[in-house]
Amino acid sequence: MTKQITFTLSATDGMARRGRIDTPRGDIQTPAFMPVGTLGTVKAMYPEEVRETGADILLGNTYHLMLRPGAERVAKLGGLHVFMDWPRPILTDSGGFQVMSLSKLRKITEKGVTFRSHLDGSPYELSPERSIEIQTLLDSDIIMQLDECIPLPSEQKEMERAMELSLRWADRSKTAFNNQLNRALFGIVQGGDDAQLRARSAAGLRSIGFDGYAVGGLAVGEPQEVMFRVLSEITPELPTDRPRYLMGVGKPDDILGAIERGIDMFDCVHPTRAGRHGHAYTRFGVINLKNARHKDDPRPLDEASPNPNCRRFSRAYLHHLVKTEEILGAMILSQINLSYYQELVAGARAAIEGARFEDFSASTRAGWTAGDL
Ligand SMILES: CO[C@@H]1O[C@H](CNc2nc3cc4c(=O)[nH]c(N)nc4cc3[nH]2)[C@H]2OC(C)(C)O[C@@H]12
Repeated sequence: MTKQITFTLSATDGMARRGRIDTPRGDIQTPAFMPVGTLGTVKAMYPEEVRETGADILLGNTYHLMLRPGAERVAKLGGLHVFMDWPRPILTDSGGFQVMSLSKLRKITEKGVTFRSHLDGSPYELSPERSIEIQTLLDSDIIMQLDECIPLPSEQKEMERAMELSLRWADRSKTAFNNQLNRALFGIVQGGDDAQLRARSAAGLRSIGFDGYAVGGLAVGEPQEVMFRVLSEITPELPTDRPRYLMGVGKPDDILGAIERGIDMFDCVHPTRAGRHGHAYTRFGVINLKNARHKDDPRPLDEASPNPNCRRFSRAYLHHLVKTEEILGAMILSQINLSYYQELVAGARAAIEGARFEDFSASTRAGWTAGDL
């Protein structure tokens, strides 16, 4: 019996990679950006609109979905794809990161993590085995091991402890996963900002063997140069024939720098969250539509954009929607920002194929003028 989820690397340009992940629910072109659909929805967008922005896959969250509506309930209703009417691939995070960033009274033991819901304080337990069970109940296509993500900077001893615990949990996750052929299981590299710890984590994960390798423990507030240094050190330690996923990243500049350093997959709440806060991503950079200087500006955001929403609405109208907190403002700007992110990674894919990624990066960055526009 062969694995139904496979990765094919089709071109490289320096460390940058162009590839494709084939899954039973559809192909994922890489480098890929995955919109975040935490509670079974990419906020303020219909699933078909998310697809139209160019997304091949979206992200769900074990922590949030186990609290509401509950994994067993989603399974009874046919799984997450049926529940949210998104027929394409879904990747789910394992819950560890969200427990640490959102829940209350959490306690980490060898067995797993116990915590109280941030919603009503009810008690929960998440172990490597239960996380795999929940992600399988959700019928997710790419599932993540349970791990412990610690803040940066942290003491060396603390980074080592969390990395070693995450490796033991990786082994238990792999056992609980039981080699399901129609689903992929990714390991998560930890180790803080220490090259040796990161290398030990990567080596440990490779000896267990995973369908893909995520770089965790980043995008936790560290400076960009720290993230880039860790990436430059760790991607050479990862298998070339498996996808690499940088969790929680990021802004366009972060994504270009991470692709340059060998990363294939990204997810971030930023484009949708920024959209709900009135910020529009364009090829000129970020436009803060809350700013009063837009109130009489009849120009569209970008009349040369391939996205009709960047051509049909004036800046004055978008400013009005944002100031009045009209729902349509969040809808339009979420769609505009996700479309920009997909244009960015589609451009990167074409540039890598044409061995011109460095020029693509430089010209993309040159288009972003500093500060508000
Ligand atoms: C920049 O956006 C804020 O920062 C978070 C994204 N940064 C991030 N780094 C991550 C690391 C890990 C990890 O090590 N392991 C597992 N399993 N999952 C992870 C998920 C992660 N996401 C967003 O998450 C919130 C919503 C808290 O704020 C956003």
